[in-house]
Amino acid sequence: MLNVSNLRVSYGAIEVIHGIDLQVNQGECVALIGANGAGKSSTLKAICGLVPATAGTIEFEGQDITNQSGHSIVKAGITMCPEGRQVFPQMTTLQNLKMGAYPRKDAEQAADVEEMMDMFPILRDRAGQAAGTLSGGEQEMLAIGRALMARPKLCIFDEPSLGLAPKIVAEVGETIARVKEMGKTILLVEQNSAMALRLADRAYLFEAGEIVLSGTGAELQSHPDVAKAYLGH
Ligand SMILES: Nc1ncnc2c1ncn2[C@@H]1O[C@H](COP(=O)(O)OP(=O)(O)OP(=O)(O)O)[C@@H](O)[C@H]1O
Repeated sequence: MLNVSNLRVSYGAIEVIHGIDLQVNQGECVALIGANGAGKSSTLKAICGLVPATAGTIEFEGQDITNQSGHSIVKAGITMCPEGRQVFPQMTTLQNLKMGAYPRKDAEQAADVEEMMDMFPILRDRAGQAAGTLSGGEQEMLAIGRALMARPKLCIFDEPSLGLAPKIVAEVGETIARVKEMGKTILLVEQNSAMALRLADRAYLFEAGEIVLSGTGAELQSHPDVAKAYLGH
């Protein structure tokens, strides 16, 4: 479904992604793991058209989307759920959800809002409440629900567990598992490698702008380098 080939990304004169290859197949949950600054976010941004690729190609469903506008990449079916949640704090939960469907028709929107509220009942309880007053975990669910309102083919989650208490991290993990059960294809970036590898069918390990290891979630979980450096055992 997504095919990234020999991707390079630079900020000014400094190259931070040095020619990586990765694939995401339909229905898979694929995780990108690695330390701070290893290049995971830059890779996501290049896929979403938020930073230019200086070399290489990004194909989505056979179509070349390299360096296309963010708008046309969303239209192609890729939606990013950004790091730090970034809900609109003054708007209500319901208004935030509807923003995700923009610019689709009202009838469809209403049905999709219902679906999201069935999936995340807490959002129904908080429907009229300003999103900024929701807890961190609730805001993450809202951000995920809002991303799904665009009916994406590929959902990209950037650090969904960042800054959340351990109990809430577990809830976010369950939420992502549910999104996967919906049949969505997922690309997940996480510093919480343990959670990411439990959820992922396959994963890629980034180090200093390169992919140094790839395999199934289970393979990476039991790989000695990963266990020692990223899982703390
Ligand atoms: N806007 C920017 N301008 C210059 N350098 C940047 C910019 N954004 C990221 N970098 C650099 O690019 C490299 C890769 O960063 P990136 O954010 O992609 O890593 P990451 O693995 O996602 O880490 P994190 O988990 O901290 O987001 C780092 O050396 C970082 O300092």
